[in-house]
Amino acid sequence: MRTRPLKVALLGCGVVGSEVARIMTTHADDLAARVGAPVELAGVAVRRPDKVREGIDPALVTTDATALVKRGDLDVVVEVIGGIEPARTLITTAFEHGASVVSANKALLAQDGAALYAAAEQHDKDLYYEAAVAGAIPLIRPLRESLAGDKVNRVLGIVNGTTNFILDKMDSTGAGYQEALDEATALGYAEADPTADVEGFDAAAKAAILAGIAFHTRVRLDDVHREGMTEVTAADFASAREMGCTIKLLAICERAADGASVTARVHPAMIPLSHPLANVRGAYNAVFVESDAAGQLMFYGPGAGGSPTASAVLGDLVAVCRNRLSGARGPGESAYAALPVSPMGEVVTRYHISLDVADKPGVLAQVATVFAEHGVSIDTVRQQGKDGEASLVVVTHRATDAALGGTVAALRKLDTVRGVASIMRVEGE
Ligand SMILES: NC(=O)c1ccc[n+]([C@@H]2O[C@H](COP(=O)([O-])OP(=O)(O)OC[C@H]3O[C@@H](n4cnc5c(N)ncnc54)[C@H](O)[C@@H]3O)[C@@H](O)[C@H]2O)c1
Ligand SMILES: N[C@@H](CCO)C(=O)O
Ligand code: NA
Repeated sequence: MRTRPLKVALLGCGVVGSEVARIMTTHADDLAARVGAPVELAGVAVRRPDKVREGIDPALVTTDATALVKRGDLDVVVEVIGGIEPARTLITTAFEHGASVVSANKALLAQDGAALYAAAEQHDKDLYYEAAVAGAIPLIRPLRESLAGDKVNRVLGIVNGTTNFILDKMDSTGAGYQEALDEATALGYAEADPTADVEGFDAAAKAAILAGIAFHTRVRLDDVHREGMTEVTAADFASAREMGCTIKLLAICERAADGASVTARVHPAMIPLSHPLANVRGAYNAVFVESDAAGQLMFYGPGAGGSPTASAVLGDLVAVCRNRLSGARGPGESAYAALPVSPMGEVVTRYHISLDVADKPGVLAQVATVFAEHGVSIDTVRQQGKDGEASLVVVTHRATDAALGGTVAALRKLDTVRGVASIMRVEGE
């Protein structure tokens, strides 16, 4: 084994960073044996230097992250600060000063992945980010490396633990959204400001990263259609149950049937109880991958939390350290396919629509005509009447989102349609 250690700087020592430091210290001998050289924590950039950090030598702690990444003797910089700046500048500065980078930063990778890859390439360095999507679950590397010889057609996943916890609670207890969110907050799953999770921003960033790798195409956050899950109601869950489904917030990345384009989206959807994703409970994540040669694969596990996320960071750290020693580099950006990312209107799926209508002769025919006029074929209709009003539940065959949107706009104009109670896509069939 080489005796000269590989030097690692840690940027950020919060939930994930503190666990990375702890595991680096407690597993130092195993890490050294696996890498082939000692892996030394050479500096830790923090915002609050006075905080007591168990197991970290105070002499390593600095508030000057820029000076740390400019040291010039670092092998690897681990970025677990999060957010766009200063993380982006610190990462590019690290490359410029000779270090490879391991990051957990999905927001940054989804927004500026191409520029970061270019900087890594320019300086002949590695950029690894397994922790950025679905925490501990090995997913980036299986897609980027293990499936590099296959053709991925679809990635369908639950990639946000907070929202899965909330939806699971609503499903299993009949609770409303707010009640379930309050419990998620009390248990520490949801952050004080849960916007990024419940509005789907976090999942959309992960969808952009997954689609980019799966389809060898640049997919940015702005390319991902995003709908949060704050409007999902207990009544939606009751409807889902009647169809033998549950509701999940899904990230869906698909290659079009003709292979000429791709789509990426995040929204709540009904999914059959028989689908493996329906049984992903609590704050767990799971991602279903469909490819030409392998068929169907599922990746399952803890998608968040300090220690699970640190597991993914440490796995990357070992890989990058091994590359440093052997003089190799891991895979860079693979965007050669450069497929266009189609807008949501071109997505094809099934829909579950609940309408409040007047309960009188001809209404069902009128509603059915609107679907027909927009080329949307109806699979099933269920009606329940009460005091001259009725609730009409229509489930469609596969249609484009644009056709469904046109149908709903026309339905809203009918005098006999009092309101559109909910529209939910049906996936995973
Ligand atoms: N927590 C998770 O479960 C989880 C899971 C997957 C990925 N991630 C990602 O990991 C990263 C870190 O997340 P976290 O949960 O540890 O966040 P956190 O807020 O607990 O930790 C971030 C730390 O960075 C520090 N920091 C901020 N600016 C700094 C600066 N300029 N210099 C030095 N330190 C600075 C903060 O003080 C804080 O302690 C994020 O990109 C996040 O998206 C987190
Ligand atoms: N807030 C995220 C953390 C992991 O990225 C979640 O709930 O899954
Ligand atoms: Na992961």
